[in-house]
Amino acid sequence: MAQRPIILGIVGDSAAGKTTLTRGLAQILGPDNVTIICTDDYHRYDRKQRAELGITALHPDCNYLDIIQQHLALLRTGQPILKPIYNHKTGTFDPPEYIKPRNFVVVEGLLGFSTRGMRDCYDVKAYLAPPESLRTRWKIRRDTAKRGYSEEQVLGEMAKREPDSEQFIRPQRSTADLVVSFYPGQNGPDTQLNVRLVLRPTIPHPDFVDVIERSGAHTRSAVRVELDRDMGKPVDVLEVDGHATDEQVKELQDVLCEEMANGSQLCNIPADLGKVTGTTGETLQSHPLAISQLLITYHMLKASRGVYV
Ligand SMILES: Nc1ncnc2c1ncn2[C@@H]1O[C@H](COP(=O)(O)OP(=O)(O)OP(=O)(O)O)[C@@H](O)[C@H]1O
Ligand SMILES: O=C(CO)[C@H](O)[C@H](O)COP(=O)(O)O
Repeated sequence: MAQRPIILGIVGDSAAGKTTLTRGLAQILGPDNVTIICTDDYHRYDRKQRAELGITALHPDCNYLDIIQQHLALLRTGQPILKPIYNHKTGTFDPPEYIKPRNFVVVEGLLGFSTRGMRDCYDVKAYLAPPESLRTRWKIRRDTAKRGYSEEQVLGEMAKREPDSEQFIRPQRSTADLVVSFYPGQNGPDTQLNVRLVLRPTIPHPDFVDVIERSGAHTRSAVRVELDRDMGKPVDVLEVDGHATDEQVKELQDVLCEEMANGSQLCNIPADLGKVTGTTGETLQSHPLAISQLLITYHMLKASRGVYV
């Protein structure tokens, strides 16, 4: 195990799926080994003040980015922080909390990759990029169920935020090691999403040669590795369709398990990994989500073995 905490950054727009992804990582690594920090806690203004000032939560001026950067640097060296708390139920701030980092720290939020100083603190950087239509459905569902908004309010707020999303959130995609995009298949339901995982050469990815060989015979295999371009740069892409079989998922898991020389958390994954809540509150199992969680955990474990330092 590394001498300092391993830090994963997960960035993406509101309701892009950061918390959902993080939940599974903690399941694999063991909740007692993981500290989760959401950078919404570093908003400079509460909900009422933002409305009065006409500023959105996505604007850098609406967040203490300098304090996030300071805290990241402290966490990276294993030191504690006194973290503010933004309460999404009330739209105001609660008293701060004392946090001592565990072996793995996940920092998720809107603007986590926006300065060089912040980016330098992460061992692994993931960006979540679902299509906007899907993110809108997710945001409406989540914000009406949990944050006290009506559907009209959510749509109005998203329209107001669009210029800031374009200017401040989406450009961060270019700095991520992995870009994770869940998307519905053609006419497919939201309950069976596919995932497209862009693997940038900024960190060493697992060797998917077996997967490539298998998918070579069937161009529409439910699990595929392809060469493509992202933001103009060449990348590898791992695609996992929502209808991938248990066996195909197991083959991918075996690749990750073997690369970690067995005996790792990746060889004994929790049976209910990849859990999501469906439209009517039912629990669904998503293979594409489980694979994304396994792959990101693989990178955290690799980093903890000092492979990248
Ligand atoms: N991979 C997924 N598959 C199915 N549904 C998902 C997935 N990821 C997210 N969702 C849905 O989208 C909603 C919002 O996701 P989540 O809370 O994870 O987003 P977030 O990026 O953490 O949001 P915020 O930054 O606004 O707190 C969830 O409540 C869930 O219903
Ligand atoms: O973009 C968001 C990330 O979660 C939130 O909308 C932002 O944090 C403000 O929260 P709220 O809408 O609960 O006041």
